[in-house]
Amino acid sequence: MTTINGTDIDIQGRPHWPQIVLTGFMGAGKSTLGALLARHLGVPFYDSDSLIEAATGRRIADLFAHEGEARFRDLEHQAIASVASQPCTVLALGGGSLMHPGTRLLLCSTYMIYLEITAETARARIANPSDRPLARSAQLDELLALREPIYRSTASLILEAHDELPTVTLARVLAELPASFDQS
Ligand SMILES: Nc1ncnc2c1ncn2[C@@H]1O[C@H](COP(=O)(O)OP(=O)(O)O)[C@@H](O)[C@H]1O
Ligand SMILES: O=C(O)C1=C[C@@H](OP(=O)(O)O)[C@@H](O)[C@H](O)C1
Ligand SMILES: [Mg+2]
Repeated sequence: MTTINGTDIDIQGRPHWPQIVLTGFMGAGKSTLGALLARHLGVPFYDSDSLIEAATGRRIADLFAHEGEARFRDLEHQAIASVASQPCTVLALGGGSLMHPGTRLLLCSTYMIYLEITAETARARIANPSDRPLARSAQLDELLALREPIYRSTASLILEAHDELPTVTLARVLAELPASFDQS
């Protein structure tokens, strides 16, 4: 038995799964689904925003406001580097993480799931943008258009994630996971 990030996992008793990484735009459900998926699979869960907040002791909005986006991206890269490619774990990225070429490189051997939503769904889900400084921008459509090719080209699996309930999306993710993730 091995303990990773507070979760006991029997690595010897199961296949050597690659890290599962959730990508996509703000509001796609990466953090919500990542936690549900990790719990379902019985493996540790990491969220890049939570890792940054734990490492700095500061909120994401505060870092954007006082340090700027470039510094935030450096911290994000470091946070992801600290857990990148750990087998038998689930990692939810921030919506802008993959715009950093070094971060893309760190994650190139993972199983990456792109949760695809429209800017309209993002707007509807981000009712309170105070925690997401970039969601305040009127240019959400342009930002999504800029990032979409990166999400698409790095993905191992692309799933539309417009369901009303995260549990419905979870069931669809589980149905699409390759047989190599089978726990039996
Ligand atoms: N089908 C769904 N899947 C995931 N999250 C959903 C879904 N429907 C609504 N949500 C909600 O959308 C919001 C954003 O989810 P979150 O997991 O924080 O997204 P992300 O981490 O991709 O920005 C949350 O309030 C979540 O409860
Ligand atoms: O898209 C982005 O650039 C960001 C997405 C956020 O994470 P979520 O995608 O989990 O909302 C968070 O990292 C930060 O506000 C910046
Ligand atoms: Mg998130």
